[in-house]
Amino acid sequence: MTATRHALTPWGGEFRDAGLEAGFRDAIRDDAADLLRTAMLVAAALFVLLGIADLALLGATPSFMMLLGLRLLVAAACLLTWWTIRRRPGCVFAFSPLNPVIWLGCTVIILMVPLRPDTSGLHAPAAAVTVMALYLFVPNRIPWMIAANLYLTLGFLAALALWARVPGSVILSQLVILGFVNLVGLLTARRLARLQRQQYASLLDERAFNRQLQAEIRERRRLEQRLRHLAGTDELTGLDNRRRFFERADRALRRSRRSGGPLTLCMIDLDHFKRLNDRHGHDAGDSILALVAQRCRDHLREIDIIGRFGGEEFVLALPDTDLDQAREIAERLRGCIAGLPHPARRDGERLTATLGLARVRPGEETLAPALKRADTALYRGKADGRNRVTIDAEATAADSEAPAAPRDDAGPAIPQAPGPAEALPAGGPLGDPP
Ligand SMILES: Nc1nc2c(ncn2[C@@H]2O[C@H](COP(=O)(O)OP(=O)(O)OP(=O)(O)O)[C@@H](O)[C@H]2O)c(=O)[nH]1
Repeated sequence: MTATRHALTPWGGEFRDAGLEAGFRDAIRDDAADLLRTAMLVAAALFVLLGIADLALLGATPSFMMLLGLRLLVAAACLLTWWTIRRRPGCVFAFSPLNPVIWLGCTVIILMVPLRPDTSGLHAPAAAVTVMALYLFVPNRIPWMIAANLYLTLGFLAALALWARVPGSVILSQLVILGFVNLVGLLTARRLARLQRQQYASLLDERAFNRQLQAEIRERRRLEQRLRHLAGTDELTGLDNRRRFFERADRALRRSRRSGGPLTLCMIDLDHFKRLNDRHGHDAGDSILALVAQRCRDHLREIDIIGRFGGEEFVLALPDTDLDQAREIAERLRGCIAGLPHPARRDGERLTATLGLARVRPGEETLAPALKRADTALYRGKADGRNRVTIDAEATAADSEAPAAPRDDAGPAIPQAPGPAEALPAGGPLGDPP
């Protein structure tokens, strides 16, 4: 928000910007209404109570009766205004009913001079107090206050001159005193009005600044999230990279140790990928890698973790999956990869993959041993002719020796690997070189 928009009028102390001024009035409306209602009650009470002084000074004369009637009229108008403000707090900034009531009250104060001519010494302080009270305690617009106070001051001095037969020098000194009171009241009211608005403008600035700050924080968080995502994502395939894979797979390992459920790892390596790259270009290789990643994702469950370890090698962590189930999944994936569109399918060339499986054994605290066994199984599969699923040889050997599932500290038995068959040769023609 600019300083120009916050500019104030020199005498009224209001915002030059109409929208800003309306916003300010809206913000202070309830406080102003409270203050004005109190002022109306005090004024009504004062006008009525001072009637007792009239009775003491005038006795039950026609002048007293007239003055009492006027006092009751002002008090009634004040109470009516109090009630109106209660019903419509917004009217505190409107011309009516506040200004007519103020003018009525000022008129009665002026009329006291002819109606109580013998107490002219009391009228000047009463007028001075009224001027000050109007400036300071009535939340009215300053231009209207100036008009009301000028009316009261000049009317009062004129009444003194016309009806109280006060010497000219006294009237002059009263003019100076009331003029000074007006000036002090006006400057104070103006200062208050300006301070209130400056405070409001600072509040708006602060809110705008906070909003901007919050938007920046949101944007930074979004960027941070994106960066974190990118830092853990393989750019080509959108799969987890090695770092993110280990973060998530380690969590799966901890869960498996707690629950005693099985966790199986699977390494996938595309066969003769170098040849595919050499024959069809790196870009074709890239799109095959992205496609393989997509198909793997499609075939796996939400809880399965899949990462790319670089090159044409993928790794899966399959929670709550024993070797039997993992072999079924791996077979499905192998078949799916073999069915992928290949750049040179016409020539009989096929894309195939070799997969190695190993389960995390009870008591193993890291993934490294199981990963190594899965890798060994994978390379055994490569050596045995590729395009096949191979299971960790140690697991299969252990199965044949010990049929009962071992238990770890955490609880239930880890399911055993399937029978002695280690490698599952793939059906159909292979893409291996002779
Ligand atoms: N298009 C593409 N190729 C890659 C990428 N990363 C690694 N490669 C290639 O993948 C090939 C891997 O070759 P090798 O490790 O020899 O394995 P292979 O040819 O698949 O042979 P086997 O694994 O024994 O069946 C290399 O030619 C790498 O250049 C990649 O992001 N995009």
